Amino acid sequence: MTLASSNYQFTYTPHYKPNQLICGYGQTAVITGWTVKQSVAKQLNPEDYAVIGNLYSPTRGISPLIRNLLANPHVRFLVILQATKEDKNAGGCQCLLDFLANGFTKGTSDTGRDTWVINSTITGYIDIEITADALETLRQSLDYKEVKSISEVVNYVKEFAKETHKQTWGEPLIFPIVETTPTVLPGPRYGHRIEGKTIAETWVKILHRIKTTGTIRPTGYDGKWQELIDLTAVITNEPPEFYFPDPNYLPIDRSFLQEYIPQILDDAPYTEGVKYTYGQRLRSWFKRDQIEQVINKLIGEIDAASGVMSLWDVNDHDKGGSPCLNHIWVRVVDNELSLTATLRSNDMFAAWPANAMGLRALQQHIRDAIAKRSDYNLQMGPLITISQSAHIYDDTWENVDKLISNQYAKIINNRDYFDPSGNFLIEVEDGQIMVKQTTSGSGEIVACYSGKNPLKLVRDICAASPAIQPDHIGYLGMELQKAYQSLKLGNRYTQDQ
Ligand SMILES: O=c1ccn([C@H]2C[C@H](O)[C@@H](COP(=O)(O)O)O2)c(=O)[nH]1
Repeated sequence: MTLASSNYQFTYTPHYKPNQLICGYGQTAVITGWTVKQSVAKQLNPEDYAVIGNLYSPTRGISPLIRNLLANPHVRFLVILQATKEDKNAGGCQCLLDFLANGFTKGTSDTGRDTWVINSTITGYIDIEITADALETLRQSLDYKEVKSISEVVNYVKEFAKETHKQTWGEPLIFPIVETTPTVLPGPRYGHRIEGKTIAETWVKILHRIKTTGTIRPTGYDGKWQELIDLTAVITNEPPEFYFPDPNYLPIDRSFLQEYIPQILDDAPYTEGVKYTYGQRLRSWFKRDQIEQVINKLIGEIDAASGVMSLWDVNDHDKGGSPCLNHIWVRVVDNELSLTATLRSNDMFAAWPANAMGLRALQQHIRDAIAKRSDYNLQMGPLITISQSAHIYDDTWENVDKLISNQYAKIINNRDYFDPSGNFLIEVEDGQIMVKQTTSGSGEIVACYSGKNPLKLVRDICAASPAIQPDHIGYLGMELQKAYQSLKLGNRYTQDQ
């Protein structure tokens, strides 16, 4: 315990995520869940609370919170706020309440790591390096209240503050942290294209790409992330009912999705402490229903290149918590409706699958509305997301590694070898290697290359069609080398199909 001032108050010492916490001088920690912590802090007197902080995730957030509480034994009260839909979806605060009420058991995490598992229907972990005795002491030493609104927080914090100068429960306890460090392969930093049939398949490819070649750098949130800049994901065939793998390796399930889709499609009133909802930005923030605007725009001018919706308000620079999803474009080409979304910042492990599925639902909504109100019966085209900062936070690296080792090879082996850059027919003719490039559909010849030097041919082909898929070009190189050997030795060459 530290005495902060002549008023005999306490100083909270945040060991983990210090920049994410608002510290005061009292004995009550306020856990605001997904509610903006500043909107709670401004209603309280710093002398009455020890610390105010968010809790987003039951698997990632409870451990650092508990470590901080163990390091600050003067904290004797918790007020736990669950005010938003996100709290219900994520379950972090409920899981913390279950830890306090029901305790924990030794177990293994999804990734096979030894961990304390909270006795709850929601999966929640506490680092195994923290001793069971310390966790028990903490459980026995804290009084807590669950609340649903900011005004209830204020009442309980004031009530707890009346019981001033409760004894600390013991000496501060600090436990070691085990870090995992990834190895990074070289690769381009800006601009990446990843394609898959479904959101689930594309997600695994995205995580693999970031995990193998992303740059590791500090985040604004007291940790590190691995990041690629400008990552374009193209999802070609997500089915209307959405594809969830079995067993489901995605971080969301169908019931979560049902709760999430209205956050994109439906308007919502402004609520203190809730940052924004995408539906609110689209339907009413700019005093226009932008979803209706683009539906009407396209019905009037089906090939318009101005089907734009904006979620970014220039005033967003002035406050924190600005929307991650910024622009949405819808476009009709060849009777199919594609939707492209830009996200300034995207947590590709925890948030992208929900973002992508929500956007797909918006795409479907726009297609269906156009079909209902006009004669255009459009196909669903691809969904494209462009994530400026496509990142994975360090506290999920282990999960990502596990997922990649379980799923990536299967997905890659399952791919078809269709290359939109076409096919290549190789022959040896008149003392030359002859390569004909054909379209991948009807097989029409679109270009011819000839020569004796296989490396020069590969380079010419790549220069002309730089988007050829990497394994296709590898195959071409091997075939051209075989053709070259046949030419040199005077043997007959037949292309391996
Ligand atoms: O729909 C969303 C909302 C949030 N985030 C992630 C991106 C960042 O990791 C974090 C937001 O942090 P700031 O960029 O606002 O600091 O949440 C998403 O990926 N998608």
